[in-house]
Amino acid sequence: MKNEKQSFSLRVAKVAVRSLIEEVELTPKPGLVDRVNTGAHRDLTIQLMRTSAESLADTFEQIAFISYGRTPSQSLREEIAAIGRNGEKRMFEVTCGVNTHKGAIWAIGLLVSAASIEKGRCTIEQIVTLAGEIARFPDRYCPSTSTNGRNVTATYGVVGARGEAQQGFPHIIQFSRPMLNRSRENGLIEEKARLNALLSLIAHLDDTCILHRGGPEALSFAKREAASFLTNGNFNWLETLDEEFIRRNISPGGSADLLAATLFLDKIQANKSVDEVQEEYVYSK
Ligand SMILES: CC(C)(COP(=O)(O)OP(=O)(O)OC[C@H]1O[C@@H](n2cnc3c(N)ncnc32)[C@H](O[C@H]2O[C@H](COP(=O)(O)OP(=O)(O)OP(=O)(O)O)[C@@H](O)[C@H]2O)[C@@H]1O)[C@@H](O)C(=O)NCCC(=O)NCCS
Ligand SMILES: Nc1ncnc2[nH]cnc12
Repeated sequence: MKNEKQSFSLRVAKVAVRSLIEEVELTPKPGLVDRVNTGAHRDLTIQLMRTSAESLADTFEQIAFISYGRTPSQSLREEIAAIGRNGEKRMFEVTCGVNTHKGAIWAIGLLVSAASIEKGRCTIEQIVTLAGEIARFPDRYCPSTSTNGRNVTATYGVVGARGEAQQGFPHIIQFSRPMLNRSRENGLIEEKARLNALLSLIAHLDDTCILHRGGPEALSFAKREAASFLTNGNFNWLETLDEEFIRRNISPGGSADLLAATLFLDKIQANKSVDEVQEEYVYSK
């Protein structure tokens, strides 16, 4: 018989993995891997993304378990960083070295920890605030190797994945979550509500994945096109946008991660059981 802490950790980890899988299944996403194509990626497939997501269940479960009922502290930060880095290692093993979910392990890992600190009895606002608090403790064991994100944040002065978390996920609170809720209230089907949420992120986020591939010009183009989609609301146009992003080698990977994080928070807030989460939404084939 599992105790409350074990059951909660298992449930949260399943919700996290489910959110990653629902993000990749969402179609059509400009420049990203989805059910129709691999976007602006030559080394990714949808199957690889699913396998990567499933390989992270243990990582999220361990983060939830170790965080349960604790308070944010330097030692908690370091414990979950060690688990997160092992998760990254596992991800690179199952993907043979391809970066599928590094940004998502970071963002959702912190949100899992925050939700577990509160034993799931809290609002989304409390979760992102706590996650920001954890992320602001210095990561003393972080290797100083160069990363695409580090190079880009140094070159262009953007805050990247680290800053987004440390500030308490402002793009989720200001854009994707309100857009998801508003779209649902306006009667859009779930798939379209999620596409709107994704495009609201692309329209505003300084995505280091886009910047490192195409610089500020690519980032401005992506933001402008996403904003115009949100104004015209023509979902058929997303396929054209996908072709254009692929042609320009634009991949909004950071926005994809934050969409998965938005879906995670949405499910946690609704306090769904694992079975409900698994059955609630199946994408149309
Ligand atoms: C803090 C870390 C995330 C490390 O950050 P850093 O910036 O140093 O590292 P990156 O390796 O660049 O990874 C950051 C990834 O975050 C996503 N992202 C980008 N912009 C934002 C943003 N503004 N807000 C939120 N998230 C953002 C993005 O992930 C997606 O893109 C990935 C593909 O990226 P890349 O490898 O660059 O892809 P390609 O262009 O295809 O590469 P090339 O082949 O051309 O080289 C994909 O994975 C998406 O997920 C960024 O990539 C964090 O990792 C860290 O410090 N972890 C330590 C452990 C820890 O403390 N954990 C605690 C909680 S578990
Ligand atoms: N669907 C997706 N396609 C490409 N990169 C991603 N990173 C996270 N989700 C992604």
